[in-house]
Amino acid sequence: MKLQLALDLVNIPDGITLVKEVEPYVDIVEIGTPIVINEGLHAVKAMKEAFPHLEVLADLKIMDAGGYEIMKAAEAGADLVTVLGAANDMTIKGAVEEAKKQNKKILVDMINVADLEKRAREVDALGVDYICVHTGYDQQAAGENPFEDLQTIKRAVTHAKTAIAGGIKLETLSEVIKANPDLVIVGGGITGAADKAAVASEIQRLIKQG
Ligand SMILES: O=C([C@H](O)CO)[C@H](O)[C@H](O)COP(=O)(O)O
Repeated sequence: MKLQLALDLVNIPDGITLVKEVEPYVDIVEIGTPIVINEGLHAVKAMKEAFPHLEVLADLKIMDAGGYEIMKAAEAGADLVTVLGAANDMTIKGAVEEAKKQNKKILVDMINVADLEKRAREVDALGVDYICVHTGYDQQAAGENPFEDLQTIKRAVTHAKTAIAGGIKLETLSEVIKANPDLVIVGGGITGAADKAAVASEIQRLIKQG
């Protein structure tokens, strides 16, 4: 089980300072969609240059032009890129094809997919690397969480690795670990903590313990 730190509400210098604090405890650093909107793919390039030993995920949430957008993210140095599960199969296929060419990985974000089990089976058959259940900020604000969704995709997915995101905190981590995803994505649960290194270290310890 790997740990991904999601950076969403910071600029590039503050993001780099934050990663320095928690660097030993995380496997993947996510350049979140709000950062890509604010700063562009330069943020991916800057993070990869600052931490070449960490994997960097570009959270582009691709919905169209899969091949082209993967190519651009790869040029910026992304190791993994997100594509939406709600996208057309042709978009996901184009993304997978380009990612294979570039030796990169695709994480499919299932945010707001209505029939999760059915779509997870379909997306799994397209050869993606990760399928991720995700309760977005707006749904989190309405009290939703991704825990049951993880169990749903665990039943459906046979090839891809599974991932979970959306409001995960140290206090709720045990519920996530029980369902045994391959990747746990934590944003505010680390970035909003007073002692980020202590929280990240404890999350990593619990994840490794399984
Ligand atoms: O993908 C995300 C969100 O849609 C904003 O772009 C977040 O990175 C993801 O939800 C993880 O962050 P937390 O919910 O704060 O853990």
